Amino acid sequence: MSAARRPLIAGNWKMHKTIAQTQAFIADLCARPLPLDDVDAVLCPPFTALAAAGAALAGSRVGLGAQNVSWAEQGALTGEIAPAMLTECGVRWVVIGHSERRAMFGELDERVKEKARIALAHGLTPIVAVGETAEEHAAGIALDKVRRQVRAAFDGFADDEIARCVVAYEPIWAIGTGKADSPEEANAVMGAIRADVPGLRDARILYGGSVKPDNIAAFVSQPHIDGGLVGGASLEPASFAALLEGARKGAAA
Ligand SMILES: O=C(CO)COP(=O)(O)O
Repeated sequence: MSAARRPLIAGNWKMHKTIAQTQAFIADLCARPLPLDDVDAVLCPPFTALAAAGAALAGSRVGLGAQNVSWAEQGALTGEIAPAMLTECGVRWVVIGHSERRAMFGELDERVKEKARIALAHGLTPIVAVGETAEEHAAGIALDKVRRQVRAAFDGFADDEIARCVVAYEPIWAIGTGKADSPEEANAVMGAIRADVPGLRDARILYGGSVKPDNIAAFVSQPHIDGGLVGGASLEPASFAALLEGARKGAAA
């Protein structure tokens, strides 16, 4: 595995935690021994907590991510957040195209692509989320769906731009259900995506969907799984620290 594919654990907090709760989490987490020589860690709090999180994480090796970004630099876009507003808070990563945004906020492939493009232009690392529904999974078309989403997200990108991105494969039926995909099946989909898009050869591909401290090592020990995009299990410092340790062990296995 290349150095570019160091294991990465990104905690997607979704609509959880106030500023005070975010500060308490970071103080607790950063007081723990963390395997940050071997694993990259990123926290993605809600927008309202990003500035405080950026201040609390200054000088730490734990990275800061956002859960969304606008496709535009600025303008009459009520409720949106521009990339420069994120970088000003110390944000270096951004989740783009999460299935919750696609399903509940009408986010289309074309927008996902525009967001990835503007994120890169601002030095943000896009974490582009893709994944199939339960129906698509049952119909045996998971790979078709995910391949289409990945191709659309990076349409027109040069290979070296794609290489600066992260893909998160999150089967929708596994999100928040406690029913994770099997590491072998997830690895097969992720390996197929990697083979399909040359720019992803040395990029990180994460698995997401009911990742927990007790299953992360099994995922990361697979050849095409470079870490996890984690919701529920990223919300407690002890659990997040255990995810990092599990990822370290899985990569070493
Ligand atoms: O959607 C997810 C991360 O983006 C996964 O959520 P859970 O880890 O809670 O299943």
